[in-house]
Amino acid sequence: MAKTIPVLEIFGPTIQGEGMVIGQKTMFVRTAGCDYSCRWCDSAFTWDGSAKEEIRQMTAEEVWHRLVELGGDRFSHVTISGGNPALIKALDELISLLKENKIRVALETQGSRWQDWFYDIDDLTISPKPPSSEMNTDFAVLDDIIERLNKRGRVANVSLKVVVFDEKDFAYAKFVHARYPNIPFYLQVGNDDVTELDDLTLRTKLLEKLEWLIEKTVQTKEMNDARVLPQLHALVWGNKRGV
Ligand SMILES: C[S@@+](CC[C@H](N)C(=O)[O-])C[C@H]1O[C@@H](n2cnc3c(N)ncnc32)[C@H](O)[C@@H]1O
Ligand SMILES: Nc1nc2[nH]cc(C(=O)O)c2c(=O)[nH]1
Ligand code: SF4
Ligand SMILES: [Mg+2]
Repeated sequence: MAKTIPVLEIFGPTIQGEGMVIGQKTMFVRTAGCDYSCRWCDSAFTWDGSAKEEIRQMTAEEVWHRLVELGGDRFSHVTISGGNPALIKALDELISLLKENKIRVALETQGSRWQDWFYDIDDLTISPKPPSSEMNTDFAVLDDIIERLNKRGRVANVSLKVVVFDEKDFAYAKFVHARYPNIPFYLQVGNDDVTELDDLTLRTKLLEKLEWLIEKTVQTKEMNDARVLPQLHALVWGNKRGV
């Protein structure tokens, strides 16, 4: 029997709003379930039970079929996010199927679990969580993940992305960047208002925070090689789901 994946939503084509391939046209597959519960998670519906009726157990073939139904021939890139997709061993079949169809594959995870299929991801974003999330990073696990990827020469396919809300988060980001100096490093503006419905209010706040984060970065020598980015999708579409 084919393995199944708990899928919460499939959407696109849209653009990747964050990190190493920001702006890339992509489809999204969002899996259900997370081993974390970040205080400010903008996708809490994947793990807090509020969207549990929407979870579908899907085979890789079914996911592919839905992607083609939505995107036709207007995509060449798929981003897998969650929740934490690294909880799902069975994603190996979907990743293989996407590659057979000449689709580049990106994946977002927090770096709390390893999967052997990490080696097959074209754009792997690892986003360890700063103090404001109220989660604790297990650096033994993160060290192991980065070491395995380094040993296989996957540096060009990996990045670290730390969301920053405040000074303590910025200090954490410095620590992470210094610990893994050869991995491309991104700072991302934190969105404090994940329930704000007024796009103009949200945009203004996010741009003010972006200015603050840029100013911190330019003043900090340890961040000479860092890249600062907003969540582009939040600036364009606000807190809407499925964009
Ligand atoms: C929803 S998470 C899913 C993937 C994985 N669990 C993770 O956290 O990396 C996708 C990305 O959104 C970021 N994110 C979540 N909530 C956010 C918020 N309120 N503001 C800015 N980024 C946020 C996460 O840090 C992560 O980089
Ligand atoms: N456009 C867009 N870009 C994104 N980058 C990361 C996302 C995520 O929720 O993982 C995301 C998302 O939900 N939408
Ligand atoms: S690790 Fe990612 S999906 Fe899980 S709670 Fe944190 S931000 Fe949300
Ligand atoms: Mg998101």
